[in-house]
Amino acid sequence: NTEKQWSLADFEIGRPLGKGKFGRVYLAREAKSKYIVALKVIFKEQIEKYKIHHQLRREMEIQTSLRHPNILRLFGWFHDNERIFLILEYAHGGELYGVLKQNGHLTEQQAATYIASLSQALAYCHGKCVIHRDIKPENLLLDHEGRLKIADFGWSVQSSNKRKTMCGTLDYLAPEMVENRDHDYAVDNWTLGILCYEFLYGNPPFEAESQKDTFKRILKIDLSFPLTPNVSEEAKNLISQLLVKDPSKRLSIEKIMQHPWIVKNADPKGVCASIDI
Ligand SMILES: COc1ccc(/C=N/Nc2[nH]nc(C)c2C(=O)Nc2cccc(NC(C)=O)c2)cc1
Repeated sequence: NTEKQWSLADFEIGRPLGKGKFGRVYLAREAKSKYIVALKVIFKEQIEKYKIHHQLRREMEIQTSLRHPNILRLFGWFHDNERIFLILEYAHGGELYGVLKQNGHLTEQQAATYIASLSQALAYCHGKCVIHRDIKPENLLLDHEGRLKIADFGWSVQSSNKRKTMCGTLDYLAPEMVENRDHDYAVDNWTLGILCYEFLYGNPPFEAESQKDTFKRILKIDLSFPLTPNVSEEAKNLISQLLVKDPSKRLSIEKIMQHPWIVKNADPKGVCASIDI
């Protein structure tokens, strides 16, 4: 087995990047190569307590096998008596969620660029029979050039800026998920619609005071477009073709990439020069 056996001694630990339910993420540097990484520390007692062995193993196997410019790399992992350490790609820009909240909403160019990047990453995942990447703005990171990286392991790292719809938010769940029916690739297409709306308006479309009300709004496809900020008809057209109850009627990923709004607004290099990170 050519895999290098890593240990904590191989790394110099830097500042904490954020903390999560299962542990923290630290900036770290591999001692020999000086290569900068993010080290995610998960406490074994938390894994026992929340019974997430299989989820963790499955997510790590998936994440290790994925190689795509818009998916955060998992380079390797190691453990000691009480902790598991994940050696992750470092994305200098941090959570897209922070940028979204800072700016209120994104420009159509930024939103289209990120939807195009997400679509390419999802097309790659679907090609490898990986679905439902549980994509939420907290799980989307930006690298130093503003390139989007899907960073989810199935449990996101709750950043310091507490999100009011913290953990367990229904906002991103497709109807078939909310109704706990079996779901397929099309749930990811639904999520792209949710994210496109949130990028352009600043909040997800079916947000409500209670989870029950969000549940009802999702099942009713209770979608409305505010008058401000001003959003183009093409953008609304794309969102309306994704937030469709029948999974088989949602726009395919290929069709998303060919949609006029994406073709017109997305930066082909996937980086948003205009994003100040
Ligand atoms: C608080 O301000 C921050 C600004 C930028 C960062 C960059 N994080 N970059 C990462 N690269 N690979 C991984 C994994 C991470 C990561 O988990 N970042 C992270 C974790 C928890 C919270 C946050 N918060 C924010 C605001 O980005 C970022 C982290 C924190």
